[in-house]
Amino acid sequence: MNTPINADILNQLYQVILSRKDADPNTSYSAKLLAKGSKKTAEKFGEEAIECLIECATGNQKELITESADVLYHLLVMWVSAGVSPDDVWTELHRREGISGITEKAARPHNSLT
Ligand SMILES: N=c1c2ncn([C@@H]3O[C@H](COP(=O)(O)OP(=O)(O)OP(=O)(O)O)[C@@H](O)[C@H]3O)c2ncn1[C@@H]1O[C@H](COP(=O)(O)O)[C@@H](O)[C@H]1O
Repeated sequence: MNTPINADILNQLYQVILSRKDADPNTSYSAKLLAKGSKKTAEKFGEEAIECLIECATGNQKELITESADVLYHLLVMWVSAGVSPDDVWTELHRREGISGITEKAARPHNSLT
């Protein structure tokens, strides 16, 4: 039977990366990155995001998919490094459910001054 593909893969991958915190950097890429600290993991995430946007801007859909997977992996590494859990982010997304970005932006305090 095929394993169903769903967003739970992000929670599972986060747990794998978390388990690599004290792993050997010679055998785990996640351990190698985590050992360099949160500034490096953030930098790596930024690099991958730029590669992703280039593929989108140049219309390379196949590469956009592989670069998107890289971005998500490096986002999770950055969360582990910074002590953020997926549940923290899922909770924030749930809090926003049903609130249009246009409505939210219009309600920001600085908008009432202009
Ligand atoms: N999803 C990924 C994943 N996506 C990308 N990558 C790695 O991310 C790296 C990105 O390549 P780059 O050329 O940008 O980086 P680099 O070679 O380090 O270059 P520099 O930083 O030196 O510039 C490559 O080594 C990829 O293999 C990943 N490495 C691991 N995973 C997952 O994480 C799990 C645990 O991996 P380990 O921690 O290595 O055991 C794996 O089983 C996978 O499920």
